[in-house]
Amino acid sequence: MTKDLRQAALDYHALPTPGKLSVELTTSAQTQEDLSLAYSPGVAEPVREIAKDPEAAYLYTGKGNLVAVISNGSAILGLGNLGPLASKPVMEGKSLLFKRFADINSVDIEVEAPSAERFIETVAAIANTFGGINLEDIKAPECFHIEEALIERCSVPVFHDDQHGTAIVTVAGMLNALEIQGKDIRDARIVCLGAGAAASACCKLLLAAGAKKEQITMLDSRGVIHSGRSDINAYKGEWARDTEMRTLDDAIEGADVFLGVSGPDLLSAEQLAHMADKPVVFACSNPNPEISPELAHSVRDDLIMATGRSDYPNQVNNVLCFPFIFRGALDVRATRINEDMKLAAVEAIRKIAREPVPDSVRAGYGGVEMTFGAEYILPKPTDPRLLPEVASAVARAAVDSGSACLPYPEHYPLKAI
Ligand SMILES: NC(=O)C1=CN([C@@H]2O[C@H](COP(=O)(O)OP(=O)(O)OC[C@H]3O[C@@H](n4cnc5c(N)ncnc54)[C@H](OP(=O)(O)O)[C@@H]3O)[C@@H](O)[C@H]2O)C=CC1
Ligand SMILES: CC(=O)C(=O)O
Ligand SMILES: [Mg+2]
Repeated sequence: MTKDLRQAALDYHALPTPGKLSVELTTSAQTQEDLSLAYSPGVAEPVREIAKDPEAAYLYTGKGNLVAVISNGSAILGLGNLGPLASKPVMEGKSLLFKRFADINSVDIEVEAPSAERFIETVAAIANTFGGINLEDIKAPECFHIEEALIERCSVPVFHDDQHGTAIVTVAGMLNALEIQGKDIRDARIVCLGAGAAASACCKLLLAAGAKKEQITMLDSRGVIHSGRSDINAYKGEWARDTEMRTLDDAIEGADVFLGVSGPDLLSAEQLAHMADKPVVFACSNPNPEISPELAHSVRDDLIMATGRSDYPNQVNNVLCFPFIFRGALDVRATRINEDMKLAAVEAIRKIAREPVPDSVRAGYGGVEMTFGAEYILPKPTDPRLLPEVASAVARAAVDSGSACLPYPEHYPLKAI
């Protein structure tokens, strides 16, 4: 990061007031009468209603439009396990994105928990305060057990964004990128560098989209995950291949796709040069990708290159998903975010990239031309169509798959914000 960008980022977070969020009132609190309704004695009435029927919380409190972003800080972006407090700027950032893109109120919660069980207990104990729980930046393998346990224990949707938000956007972008390159996902040889939260979910959803398991080679920090390894857990074991390949050098030879969800600068120019014709490179590690776009483009002129960052073309980042999938889920009061809802989000996001881009989006990105192609495989997060189209698709899938407690909303499609 340049010195200028570093200082600008620190100033952005410090000024005009520290942090990125504040709380606002939604009702009048000026007069004696207001106070007697907002607080004692009036507040007792909704209390009694909710005690009789917990569903009344959706009528008398902000629960239905409130999502908690919760982390233990164990895998903050690609920066590693820096602890809960250090994760706060990222979690505030996710809350900012919920509000900005989907008008969902959101608070960040950073949990000091000495074990996965303590983390689960803490989140389960507070979950009912919220309409949904977005788990963030929790490392593998604990993240899998934590999410599974919380989905079982909570009556509101629990979604580990680094798994499923990332997978949804990755698959949407991958289907578009492969199509532009004239390749079929069913034939694509895929190398996934990283074997954690994002990697596992991305590869599972790639399979659901048509990829072949025997064509996916996954690597962790010790190399290729193969059937001869005795040092891997059951989650990694799902991806073990019977193969002689051991290193990224071996795996990358002739590969059509490189998916990086690992760490910075792990794919070299030489390795990229050994990929198949017309490769697709998603170097998604944040803030620094597995290979920089500058280096990648200096080696190959036939590739589609994407990163997780906002400052290059083709941002593959879960911001394109989590605000909108939660909007749809909250509006039909889905109890879970299921596979149908995820696949509906993939299709909705993917489709928007093929349509003409509104001028308002181009204006926010320096007026550059954006047409479906190698430099534009996914919509920008500021695209006003994401909210109505993704939320509608997700809400419809929730209703049709039986995950919704409410019917498809009469006020849909939503207006862009
Ligand atoms: N663009 C986006 O939307 C998103 C990007 N990401 C990025 O993906 C990365 C991983 O995040 P997440 O899955 O949540 O984290 P996890 O901690 O769950 O997983 C990290 C994985 O990266 C592997 N890894 C680390 N160093 C290397 C290396 N030198 N070679 C190969 N593999 C390595 C680890 O290997 P081992 O198992 O051996 O420790 C582990 O499997 C981060 O950089 C993050 O920023 C994540 C979510 C969304
Ligand atoms: C984008 C994101 O969630 C991550 O890099 O962890
Ligand atoms: Mg994350």
